[in-house]
Amino acid sequence: MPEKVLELKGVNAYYKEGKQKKQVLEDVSFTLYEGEITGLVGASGSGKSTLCKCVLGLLKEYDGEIIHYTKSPQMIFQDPFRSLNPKKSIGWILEEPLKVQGGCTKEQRREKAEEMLKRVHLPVELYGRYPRELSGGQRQRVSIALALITGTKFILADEPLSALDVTVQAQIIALLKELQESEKICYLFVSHDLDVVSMLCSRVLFLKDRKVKEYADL
Ligand SMILES: Nc1ncnc2c1ncn2[C@@H]1O[C@H](COP(=O)(O)OP(=O)(O)OP(=O)(O)O)[C@@H](O)[C@H]1O
Repeated sequence: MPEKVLELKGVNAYYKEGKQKKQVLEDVSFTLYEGEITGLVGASGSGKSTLCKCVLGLLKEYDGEIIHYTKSPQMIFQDPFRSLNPKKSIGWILEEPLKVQGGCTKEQRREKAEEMLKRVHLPVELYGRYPRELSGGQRQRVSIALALITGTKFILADEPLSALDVTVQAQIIALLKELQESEKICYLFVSHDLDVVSMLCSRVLFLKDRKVKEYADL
């Protein structure tokens, strides 16, 4: 049986509207496991971002239980150009979380950054380059390397393919699947695109009317 990564039990989430509370999620329960890609779909305004904010600990107005069995997730965003600091080199960007975490020498940080570039199939020469010098697909590979560099096994991906053209999308899908299999990474993959979700995910959480319905074995 695969290890649990995240469990939600009976989660209700709210936003304050003046003196009132507006409920956005109602009795949401599900479990994510290592090495599994789960889609999170639903119409605009159905509560996908709210659910992600709860999981990331950014929204405190909820009740129910959210249990993390591993380190909290790292995010990959829709637009890697905006999520990567344009003033810093790729090497600097990749090493930053290691600096914050501590415990690595300068040489070890560089070695890890270069190893991560190789793991996402980027040439190590990109170490000294800047985000603007990379293609959209290369930038998204850097975002994936950045998410994984501190050893997290849980990635929350918010529409990570929608800014890419179809060929590049297919390459990133192949990379995400490869990492899922080789490193048992667990993804919660937020998307509007049901084709992409059915290609990538084994399970889907469908948000509607504040509730989650789960569809297994796509
Ligand atoms: N900060 C906030 N204060 C009050 N209401 C909010 C806030 N953020 C979101 N909402 C409301 O909560 C509901 C869910 O919004 P949410 O952003 O989670 O939906 P979503 O599924 O992520 O939408 P989209 O696909 O458009 O990003 C919507 O009705 C939205 O208007």
